[in-house]
Amino acid sequence: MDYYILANPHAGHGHGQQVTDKLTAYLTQQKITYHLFNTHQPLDEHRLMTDILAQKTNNDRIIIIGGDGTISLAVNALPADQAFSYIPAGSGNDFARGLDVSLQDTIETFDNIHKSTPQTIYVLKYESESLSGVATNNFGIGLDAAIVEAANQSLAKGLLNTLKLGQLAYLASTLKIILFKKPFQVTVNDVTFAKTFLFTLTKHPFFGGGVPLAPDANLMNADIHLVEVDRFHLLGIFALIPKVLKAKHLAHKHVHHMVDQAFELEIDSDQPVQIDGEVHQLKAHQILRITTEKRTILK
Ligand SMILES: Nc1ncnc2c1ncn2[C@@H]1O[C@H](COP(=O)(O)OP(=O)(O)OP(=O)(O)O)[C@@H](O)[C@H]1O
Repeated sequence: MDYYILANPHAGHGHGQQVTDKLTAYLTQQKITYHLFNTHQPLDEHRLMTDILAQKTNNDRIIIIGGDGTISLAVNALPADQAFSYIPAGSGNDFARGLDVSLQDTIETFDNIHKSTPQTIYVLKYESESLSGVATNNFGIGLDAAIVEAANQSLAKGLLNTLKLGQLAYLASTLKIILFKKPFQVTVNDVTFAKTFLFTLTKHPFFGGGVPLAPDANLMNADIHLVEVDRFHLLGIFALIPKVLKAKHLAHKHVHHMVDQAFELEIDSDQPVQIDGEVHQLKAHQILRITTEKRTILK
């Protein structure tokens, strides 16, 4: 049994390289055969996964090393019947938190993978006229998508990143969106929310680097958790933030939490959506269906 490793050395500001070095040194020491496929540029994951699938036999295993973006791209390139393992090396690592794998100990994570048996997890599957795929983290419409979009587009970002102030650009755009983002209407499984501010679907609890948005969500079952927050007065929204951080927000009167195994929804205005941190656009009145897809993991 060989290991085929797809690694993003740039994940976590270079942590991907450190994790890969640590793992490959250990595999060499343990006399375990591996084949390393490093990404060399953004969106290399699909090409590398295709190469891996062409070379591996049924006895071989796949390990993905990287952050939330890497795991999302890699899983989208992997047919649903192929098992995979994951060693986190990103900054946010929400999927790893959801899977409950160690964020620190690469060797312990590998040892667990090496002796594990296949388990089924459920990831989000989304389909609309213009968007389709699976999401390993979350599918968000509105606030979170606008924040990611604004942070990516921020003219200041390049300069601020050079000055190592990227966090500041992110904070500034977040504040601007919280102050000015207009609400939208969404109808989901026959329920209408007239003034939606945040609308996120997830299969595991975490969002934005460990924020417990849907504390009871679990990758091991087919339940999808929807968390909707209304646009209400600004002081209330700011007061809600510490409640979200402490996972005490779901009882709030402007927060709605629905759990179902399938959602069908429609929005009344074009909105940015974020799918595992990548921004896309969802057109008004396009039907979006969210279900789950079974995947096999060794962890
Ligand atoms: N060699 C590379 N150089 C630059 N970007 C890369 C490279 N390989 C992959 N990428 C891109 O990096 C992004 C994924 O980064 P990833 O999300 O895994 O790390 P992160 O942002 O540090 O972690 P997290 O999302 O957990 O905070 C993807 O868009 C991917 O295509």
